[in-house]
Amino acid sequence: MTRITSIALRRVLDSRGNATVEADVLTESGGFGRAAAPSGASTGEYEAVERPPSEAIAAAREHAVPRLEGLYAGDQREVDAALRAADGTEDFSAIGANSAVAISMAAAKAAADVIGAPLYQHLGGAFRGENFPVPLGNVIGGGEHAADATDIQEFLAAPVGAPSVSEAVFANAAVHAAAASILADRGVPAAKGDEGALAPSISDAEAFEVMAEATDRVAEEVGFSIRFGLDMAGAELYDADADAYVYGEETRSPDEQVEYVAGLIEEYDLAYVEDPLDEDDYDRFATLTERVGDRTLICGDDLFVTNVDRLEEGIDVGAANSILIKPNQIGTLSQAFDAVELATRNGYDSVISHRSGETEDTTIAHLAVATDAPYIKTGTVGGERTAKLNELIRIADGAV
Ligand SMILES: C=C(OP(=O)(O)O)C(=O)O
Ligand SMILES: [Mg+2]
Repeated sequence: MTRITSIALRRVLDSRGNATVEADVLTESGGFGRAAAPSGASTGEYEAVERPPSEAIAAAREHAVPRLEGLYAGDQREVDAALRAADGTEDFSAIGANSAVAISMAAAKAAADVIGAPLYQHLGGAFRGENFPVPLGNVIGGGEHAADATDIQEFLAAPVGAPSVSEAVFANAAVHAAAASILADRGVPAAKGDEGALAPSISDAEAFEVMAEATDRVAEEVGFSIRFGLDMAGAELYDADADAYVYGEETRSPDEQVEYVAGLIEEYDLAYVEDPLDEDDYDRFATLTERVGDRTLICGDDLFVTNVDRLEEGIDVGAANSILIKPNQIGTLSQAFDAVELATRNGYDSVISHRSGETEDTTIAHLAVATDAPYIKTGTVGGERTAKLNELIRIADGAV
């Protein structure tokens, strides 16, 4: 029933106006799945390789599609193994991780369609947990996502006390609105960055003040705890030649960076810090986690790149206590699931994540629910972000 009869690939627009790969998978009983690859701007050095979409499509049509037709979409591992075999490299540099992830996700949707189940149910099975992820919402940002804004890439609202996913989603939107109004009161104009976060030309120190005020204000209104966190995108701040983290005119040595981050966690009671250090600095990740890991999440994004080998290395030395999961960093849903499973077995929290370049695809909302992930990071406002947030609300409402 789920035997794949055809796969169509095309170029569609992403939220930055760039081309990306969309895949349609059709099965012999009429099951249909469609998915599109997201795309990063602050990409990790060890990510699977995204090829220019037209090249990725041509290569996948030649090497992957003939192998996949005739396989069962319901057997996700077989589909994903065929994608890897068709590619033949370790990093999807032949067919492109963008073609691979679009096909992998579209196959899962086609299989779910055949059995008439929502995607999260197909992926998670009958005995998946009943929890919903806490959405981490990008409220103020800069770095690689906006010019002339903060040095730290993302200041994220974390509505950890929200009684439901819907209340959490609305709380993040309220924090975004509160931050916009605080900036307006200060006379600071704020455009938006790639993920819909406010991108004012202010210092990181001022952004901390605005976030503290906005989260406190909204927490008081809604009556539950809202903390905040960061994606520092440390690899982007780190200058290897100078062996220093560069914040505009200011620099910090790697040891000073550890002190700085530990101090911020203490001062602002941060719930979450992603990539506080460079992607090769497992040792200082471990030092920081040892110091503050009992009260905050230290998350590896560029550090782990959703890769079980890199995660294994991190687990061995105690680097971080959570992992960002981006399916396109590794290329298939099966490998993303493997990373979540390894993380969970070792007490690491998974944070299922969007990319800065997104489409209206909602797969990651289903992936978060299917894996019982405690967190999802998928923006706050903007259609390609609310597509996932609204899908979470619908799943919680039993409307999907
Ligand atoms: C979502 C992120 O940005 P990008 O997609 O640009 O890597 C991130 O760094 O976590
Ligand atoms: Mg990141």
